[in-house]
Formats: sequence, structure tokens, C-alpha cells
Amino acid sequence: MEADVVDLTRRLRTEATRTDERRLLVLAGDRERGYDVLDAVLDDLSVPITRTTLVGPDDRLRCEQVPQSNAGDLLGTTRDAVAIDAHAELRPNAVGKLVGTVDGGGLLVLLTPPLEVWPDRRDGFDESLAVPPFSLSDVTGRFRRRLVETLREHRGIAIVDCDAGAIEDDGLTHPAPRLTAETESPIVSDDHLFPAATYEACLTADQAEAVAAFESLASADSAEPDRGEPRAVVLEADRGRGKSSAAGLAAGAFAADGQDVLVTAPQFRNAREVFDRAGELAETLGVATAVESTLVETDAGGRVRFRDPDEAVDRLSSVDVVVVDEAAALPVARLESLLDADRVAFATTIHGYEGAGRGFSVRFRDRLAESDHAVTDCTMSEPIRYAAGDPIEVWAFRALLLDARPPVEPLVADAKPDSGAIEYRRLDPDALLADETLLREAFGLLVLAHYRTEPNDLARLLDAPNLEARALVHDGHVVSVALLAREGTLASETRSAMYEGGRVRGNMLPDVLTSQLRDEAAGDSAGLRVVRIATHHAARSRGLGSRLLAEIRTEYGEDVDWLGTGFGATPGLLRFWHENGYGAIHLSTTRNDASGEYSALMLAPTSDEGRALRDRHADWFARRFAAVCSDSLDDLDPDVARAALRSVDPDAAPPIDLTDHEWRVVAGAAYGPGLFDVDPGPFRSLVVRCLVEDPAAIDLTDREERLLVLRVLQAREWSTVADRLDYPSSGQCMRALGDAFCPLVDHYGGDSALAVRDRFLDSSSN
Ligand SMILES: CC(=O)SCCNC(=O)CCNC(=O)[C@H](O)C(C)(C)COP(=O)(O)OP(=O)(O)OC[C@H]1O[C@@H](n2cnc3c(N)ncnc32)[C@H](O)[C@@H]1OP(=O)(O)O
Ligand SMILES: Nc1ncnc2c1ncn2[C@@H]1O[C@H](COP(=O)(O)OP(=O)(O)OP(=O)(O)O)[C@@H](O)[C@H]1O
Repeated sequence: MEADVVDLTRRLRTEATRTDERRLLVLAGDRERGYDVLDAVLDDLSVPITRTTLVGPDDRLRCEQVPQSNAGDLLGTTRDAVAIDAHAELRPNAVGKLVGTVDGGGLLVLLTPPLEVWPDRRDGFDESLAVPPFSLSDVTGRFRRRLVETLREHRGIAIVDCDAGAIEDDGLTHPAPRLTAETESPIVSDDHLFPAATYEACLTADQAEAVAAFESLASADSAEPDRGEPRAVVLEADRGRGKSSAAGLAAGAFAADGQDVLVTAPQFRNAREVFDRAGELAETLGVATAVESTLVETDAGGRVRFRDPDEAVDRLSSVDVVVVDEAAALPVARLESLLDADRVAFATTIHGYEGAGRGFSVRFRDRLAESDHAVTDCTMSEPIRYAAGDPIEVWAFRALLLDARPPVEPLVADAKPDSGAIEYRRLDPDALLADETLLREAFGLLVLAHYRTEPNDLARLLDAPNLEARALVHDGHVVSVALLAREGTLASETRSAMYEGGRVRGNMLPDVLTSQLRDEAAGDSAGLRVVRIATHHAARSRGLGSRLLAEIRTEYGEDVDWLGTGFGATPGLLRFWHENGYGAIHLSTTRNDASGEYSALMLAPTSDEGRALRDRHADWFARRFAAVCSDSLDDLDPDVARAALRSVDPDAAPPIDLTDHEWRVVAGAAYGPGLFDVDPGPFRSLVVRCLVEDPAAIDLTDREERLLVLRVLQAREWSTVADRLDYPSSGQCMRALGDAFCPLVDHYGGDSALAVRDRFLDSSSN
């Protein structure tokens, strides 16, 4: 049989090479037999071992080997053959990252258990879906069943049953011969800053346009003084469109002009093509003085060099141009720091969520828009690594729903929460599988709206026992969707393990409340966490999200003790949840990598037990808030602090408990010559109470509230606060703080406070 498969692989390779497409070979059956066949196939293939990668747990072939957990290392690289050993586990994210790395003419190999039994076997990835109190036997195999179906249905995929020694499907597509490649050749105009050779090195017109976009990063000259302002280029494309190469050609052109270009990426290998192209261009132009793997230098004193993101951030001011490759794979906070560079380019994938996360498009785009940089956008669609319409890309997009989209705008444009056309629907996994449009719309909406949705989530949606999905559909189309996770009802052993620092899967809220906030009972009650919620962008702010939350509360209210959520906190989102009955009980003390925000945890109780849980945590949260704010949250956006406190139920928050002397200090600073600085403590508890309670009698402006947060809670220097809030001087800022405390003293002050106030009011009126 091996000979037959070797022969088939040769034919697949010939076809792939002729069409510049890839082919996929599935070796199903016993693992050892699969490896024997794979060995024979790779021995015969004219593929250099240096361009082959085995992705699996063991180093069994004579080529590079990486575990599936490190599949991201290969992002942005080009391989001739990639074999994925899926026997112990199949991580959907890994498949998403790997498919795009295989070159035109290349081969992707999938080693799997027998296809008939594979969906019903529980593997390593499934273990990650078995979230307590559920067990592995509760996990289902729908994702893999669907995967197997797509493998059987799609073109270009050969399936070999290694146990039976039979070729089930030869995967040959017998393409009609093509006359010539249909790509437009790049047009090189005279009107460009970079040398013509830069454009002549481009393989497609798209790539030439992308290179041209980089010209906007050229440094200022007297003819165009406007170029002195900060500038950014964002280059987006699907995998393998030649982004890195475009960036490399531009970097080479800058270096030829004597500029210092710093290139960064999650890892050097993600950016290798940048250096290949930059070096080639420098050589073509005859200006290269050094061409090494991470450095290109030119006789004009220019260079292109690589630095890790951490190091890059420290060097931004000393270089001319910064190029960030595989930008979507970097945390948003890191991308934000890179914005300190005046001239910076970000190259990233559009369907980058195949493992990279969508932080870039969902969150970082907003930051970029708020920055001073003038942004030039550029997209590339023409494939370079492999031909357009490549069957393996088509398969991967479908199998992992990489191109899932919410319904087109006109279908949901009229959706209103109270209209009869709106229906609340359970998105049962079986119903989703039976209705591909529903699945694509629901998943597409989650992907577009959420920076963290990735192929693993598709598998979770279909197979995880703790997850459920609900939606509002408008005339049958998904307009608002929520992903829900059951949490809590944990056995006492599990709870004590958590309390003692053990890791427990899932159960995000009970986990944080138990392990970090030291509440061993937190995992006892039954909860439902809204993991994600999204409304179609064409129908936001009409109450649809709120209606969906209300429906969820009606459906589950009797069933659980609390509803909860956790998300990257912004003032708008905190308001949205607060308006829907959720109150903050925690803000994380570190920023989330993907969102760049501090995470907020919120609870909405639905039973007495849930209320008791919410109340004690709201109380603890309000009590510790000021201390955390002057420590790990000292850079928290004051509007997030205000919105978080405002969402806390005032009945659950601690009352004001100041001694007479403390009241005299506060009232003395508000109405007399006293100073906040001598004893900030009592001021802090007053501010927290006032922001939680928001009494009608205290009408502070937004600026005054920000002042209270920045100076009193976050202990920022007077000069910093004055600067940030546009007070003309620190002195004016101090007076404004005193003034802001007057209504607080009036409203909350006891006899001792009011006596101080009246004394100073009397003396000023005499
Ligand atoms: C656990 C999590 O999933 S949190 C993340 C939530 N999801 C996202 O951020 C994805 C993108 N955003 C969305 O899909 C939607 O904006 C949702 C889901 C947050 C809200 O859905 P909608 O259908 O718009 O909600 P609804 O109309 O009931 O309430 C909107 C109100 O929420 C508040 N709000 C929600 N998001 C924001 C925001 N980003 N900025 C400002 N206010 C906001 C506002 O008060 C808004 O009212 P307004 O438009 O009158 O100012
Ligand atoms: N102008 C060019 N000259 C030579 N080779 C090129 C050129 N453009 C692209 N290529 C080749 O095409 C393949 C894909 O290019 P590149 O890595 O730049 O694309 P990419 O869009 O950055 O890919 P990914 O999305 O995987 O990061 C690489 O093998 C690269 O060497």
C-alpha cells in the first residue's frame, strides 16, 4: 500500500505544482502505520527536509518538529510540507495557523485515527473542554464529525485508510491546463519616492500598491513639511498575500536611503521574509554592505534590524521607521506602546483570528484612531504563496469558519427589540450543525465583535458541555448573540483545591472569587456567565443587547443563583451591564493581553444565595477599591473607575464611618485652610461612597469626578492631575479639589463636620 500512496502523493504534488495550489493528504488509521506511510511519502518527495515540519508531540522524523501548542511559531513562514499528528489531540487553532504556511505546490498531511471513530474518541483537546463539574464523557464530538465531513466533501483532499490499505479518495482535481498566470504585473509609475527596483521586485500589483503605501512614512523634507506629523501604515491581508515581503521591500528602500529601520514581530522567524526582501533589494541596488539574517546595512548608513517587541519599545526614539510584522499576534498593550514611534507600519492578517486573536481589529484600531498618527490603510487580496481559489484554503475557511460573517446589513437594518419579527432562540449545537447559515451568522457575529474568538471556540460551541448559546433573530437572521457558560455548583473538594491555589478549568468567576478574593464558598452556588455578547453593528444601541440579556434572565433566572460576566472594562460597556442589572465586584490588577484593558467582573443575583454572594463581594470591592487604585490600578482610566463604582449596589457597599476628627480634617480642607495631603484616608472613603451612591444632592461635574479619582483614589501628583484635567496650575487644582468636597461635606457630614463648615462660612461672611 505504501507504494500506492507514494505514487498518489507524487501525482498530488505534480498537480499542486502545476496549479500553484496545495493538496491535503489524510493518513487515517493506526498511528504507527500512519507514520510508516508518512516516512515513505516524505522519503520520496523532492522536498528539502529544511522546508518540512512535523507538528505533533514527538520528534519522529528527521525534520523540524513543534508541538501543536507552538504552532504559532510558524505564523508568517513558508513550508513545503507540514504534517500534523492529530492522534493525541487536534487543536483547531493549530490547524488554523498551519494551513496558511504551506507553499503553492506543497503538501499538508493530517495523521488521524480511523475517520469513522475519530469523532467519538476523546482527545487531549477535549480534556480542555471538560470543565468541572462536567467530565470528559460529557464532551461531544460534533466539531470533529463536521471536520471529517468537510475532509470528505472538499476538493484537493486525498484520504487514505492506512488500516485497510485503501485509498478512499485520491484528492486529484484534474484541473484544466492554464495558459498563463492571470496575475496583473505590477505597474511602476515614475511618481514614486522609492527606487524603481523596489517596485520591480513586487510579484503582484497589490504588493506594489502596498509598498507605495509605505512611502507615506518617508521622513519630512522642506518640500513637504506636513510629513513631520506622526504617521502609521496598516497593511492587512489574508495569509500568504505577500505582506511581509512588501514590508521588507519598503524597509530595504528606506535603508538604501540611509534610514534606520527597526523590525519587530512576536518572533524573528515570523519576520524572516522582511529581511530576505530587504537584503535582496539592497543587493540589487548595489548598496548592501552587510546582509545577515537579522541585519541589512547599506553604504548610505541605513540599516534594517530585528528586535524583540520588548526591546523594540525601548528603542523607538532612536530609529526612523518601525515595522511590526504579524501585529495581530501581539498584545494590544504592546501595540499601543509601539505607537510611541512617529513612523510605524503594522502588517497583519485579516482573518487573523486563526489563532492570532482579533485584538488588533477590535480594540487596537480604536487606539490608533485616537492617536496623533495619520493612518494610511492598505489591503492585499491577490494570493502569492499559492494560487487564488486554492482548494485547501477553501477547505480551511469552511472547516474552521475562518470567513464566517454576520448577516449582511440590509437583513437586520430594521431590527427593533420590541418588533414581532424578533425571536429569542436557543442555538443548540445540533440545530447549528443542521443550519450552516445560522452557524455562520452566529459565529461570524461573535468573531467580528470579539477580539478573542478563535477556531477553538467553534469546537467549544459545538462540544463543550458547559457552554450554551442564545440569540435574537430578526426574520430568521442573527442580530444579537450571546455565549453562556455554566459556572459553580462545584464539589467541596474542588472548591478547597481552588482555595489552596489549584487550577480548575472554566469557572472563571468562582475561580477568581475563590483563589484571588479568598472566598471558599464562592463556587458553591449555581451561576451562568455571559462569556460573550454581541449585537450586529448595524443594529446597536436600540436595546437589542438588553433584550437578549432580559430573555436570558427570564429563561435561567429560576435555574441559577446568579448571572455574571467578565470583560475588558470600558466606561461604555460598564454602563451597558450596569443598566442591565449587573454590578461590579472586581477589577483585575493587570491588563488583559488581548484587550489591553483591565477586566471587570460583574454579578446580577437571581436568588437569595446569589444576592448574598454579590453583596459580600460588592462590599469587599468598594472597601479595597481606593487601596488598589493607588497601587496596581494607578493607571486605570478614571472613567472606568467611575463607571465601575457607579455599578455597585449602594445597599451592599460600606457606609461612611469617619471619626469626628476625620470629619474635621475633611471639612477643614473643603471649607477652610486644611489640607487633603495630611490624611488622604477619610477623603478616600468619602469619594468611594459618593461615586457608588451618586446622590442627587451632589451634583459634581465629570471633571470634578475625574479629579477625585485621579488625586484622591489614584494618588497622582498634583501637577500631573492639573495637566491632565487642564487646570492652569497645581494650586488651582488643589482649590478645585477643596471645592469638590464641599457638597460631600454638606451631604454626608455629621455635626462635627457641619460645625467646621459653619465656622468658616460665618468667618468668610463677616
Ligand atoms: C462579556 C462581554 O461580552 S462584554 C463585550 C460586549 N461586546 C462587545 O463589546 C462587542 C461589540 N459591541 C456590541 O456588540 C454591542 O455594543 C453590545 C453587545 C455591547 C451592546 O449591544 P446593544 O444591542 O447595542 O445594546 P443596547 O442597545 O441594549 O444598549 C446599548 C447601551 O449600552 C451602552 N454601551 C454599550 N456598548 C458601549 C460602548 N462601546 N460605548 C459606549 N456605550 C456603550 C450604552 O449606554 C448604550 O446606550 P446608548 O447607545 O443609548 O448610549
Ligand atoms: N516580492 C516578492 N519576491 C519574492 N518572493 C516573494 C515576494 N512576495 C512574496 N514572496 C513569497 O511569497 C510567500 C508569501 O509572502 P509573505 O511571507 O511576504 O506573505 P505574508 O502575507 O506576510 O504571509 P503570512 O500571512 O503567512 O505572514 C513567501 O514565500 C515569500 O517569499
